[in-house]
Amino acid sequence: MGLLFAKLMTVFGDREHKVIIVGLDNAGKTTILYQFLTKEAVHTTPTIGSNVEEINVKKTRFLVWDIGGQETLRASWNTYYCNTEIVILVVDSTDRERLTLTKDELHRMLAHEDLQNASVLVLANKQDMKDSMTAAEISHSLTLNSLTAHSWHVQACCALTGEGLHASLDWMRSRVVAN
Ligand SMILES: Nc1nc2c(ncn2[C@@H]2O[C@H](COP(=O)(O)OP(=O)(O)OP(=O)(O)O)[C@@H](O)[C@H]2O)c(=O)[nH]1
Ligand SMILES: [Mg+2]
Repeated sequence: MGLLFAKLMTVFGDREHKVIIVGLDNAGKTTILYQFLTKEAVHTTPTIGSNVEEINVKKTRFLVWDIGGQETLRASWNTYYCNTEIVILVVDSTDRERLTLTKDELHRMLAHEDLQNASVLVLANKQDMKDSMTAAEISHSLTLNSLTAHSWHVQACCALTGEGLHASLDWMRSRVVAN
């Protein structure tokens, strides 16, 4: 039975792992989703609702939901939480003014019962901009150290070139393979 199961797993692969990408409008969420998928920077318009794509990383399958970040859309983020294993929070590293707002959204979100077992990946995006904050500064401002109930990781990246995104996918895979 064990052998048969192992064989079936090889043929059909592992189950899909649900990921949601959240963050304020203009953070770069949609650009990141399609950089994950196509390894290219695509032209985007503000997302109304969501985009969803399957991303494969060394036979691990992620179903990735990119959710619109405009203020009016944030109230419905919670409709995507059920069964989420990884939350990707994208931050525009040049947007100092709205970092407190991002922090409040993050901590409010993680208090939701459907996200109690989710791991958190913070992407400090737009590192190509010369006035961007570092991953360490963003980590400090978001008080990530206070997240004791969730496994978390912060990664600097640039969605236009894809820099930092390969490492992000590796971390995501390590979370679901370990679980
Ligand atoms: N310079 C720079 N621009 C970026 C980067 N990532 C995204 N952008 C730009 O930022 C803008 C917003 O990107 P989107 O991916 O549409 O942002 P979003 O988070 O999906 O926004 P909403 O759908 O409104 O929530 C676009 O003009 C992107 O080209 C980056 O790493 N560097
Ligand atoms: Mg978008």
